Amino acid sequence: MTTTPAPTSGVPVGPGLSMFDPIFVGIDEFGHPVYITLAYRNLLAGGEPGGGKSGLLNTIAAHAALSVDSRLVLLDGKLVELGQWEDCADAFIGPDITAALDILRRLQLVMNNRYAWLRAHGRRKVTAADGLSVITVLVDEIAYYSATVGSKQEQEEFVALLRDLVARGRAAGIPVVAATQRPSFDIIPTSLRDLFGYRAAFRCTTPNTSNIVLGHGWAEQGYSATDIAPANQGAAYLIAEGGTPKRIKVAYLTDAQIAGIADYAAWIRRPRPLPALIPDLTRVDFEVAA
Ligand SMILES: Nc1ncnc2c1ncn2[C@@H]1O[C@H](COP(=O)(O)OP(=O)(O)OP(=O)(O)O)[C@@H](O)[C@H]1O
Repeated sequence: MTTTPAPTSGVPVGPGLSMFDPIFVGIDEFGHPVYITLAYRNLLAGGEPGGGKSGLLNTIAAHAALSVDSRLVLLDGKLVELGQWEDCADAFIGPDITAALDILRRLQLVMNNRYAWLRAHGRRKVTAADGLSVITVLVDEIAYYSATVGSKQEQEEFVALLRDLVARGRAAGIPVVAATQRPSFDIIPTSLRDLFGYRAAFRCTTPNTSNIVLGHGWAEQGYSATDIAPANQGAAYLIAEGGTPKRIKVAYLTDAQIAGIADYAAWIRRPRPLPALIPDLTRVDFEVAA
């Protein structure tokens, strides 16, 4: 996470964006822009209902949707939090545990194949130069699939698959961004929480729940999301691996803005005809002539 201008000569906008670029997520308490880089890190957002978690997920979804090297996989139990991005996504899973398990199993397979490919090339992680898409997985809300719908066995499989993706996905170009309004040890055990390189605590009701998101002991050191006023929606403490929590205000996209961006992103992602395998020599078009 950085709060200085992005470490490039200028973050490109529009179809030139990449998931390897810094993602603008909001401003810090001094008004400086805050960027995160998700290609090799996961992000967990937790806090009480209405705190602004979905706002953060939508800001990240917008960057991912506009990135030419990104694919989106969305799991949204409520359908409406991420629903506007459906046309930009490879998969959009609603309140259906069977479909959620199916997509996580497929992602696990893709991840395993990517690791086999990396090993064959003597490499440890995918890079922008590989030409592989970053598959950004957004989950709103974890507890819906891990504790509300489905049988106990299905919920346990969901947690196991999600944990595997969070643990191994980032080097394979499959980062996970997940939100929960139930930051408790049963939903976010420490062993899972610590796999998220970025953690954002929106308003929490107790120092303990704030610690469950940010990490043990931060509330006692003065970084507690209980300080955030209920009316200050979109405010959060954001911590990056090895850093100190920073107070931020997340950038907020209205529904109309999301609709506009999603429309444009769906258009730049529209299916295009495959180039003909055998060139049509009767056609003197630009490419052949060039
Ligand atoms: N960054 C922001 N700036 C201003 N207002 C915001 C911001 N984020 C959220 N809000 C306001 O707060 C409302 C609730 O936000 P949001 O849906 O993101 O919360 P949530 O934490 O995802 O809630 P839930 O857990 O119920 O899904 C929004 O409809 C919006 O009015």
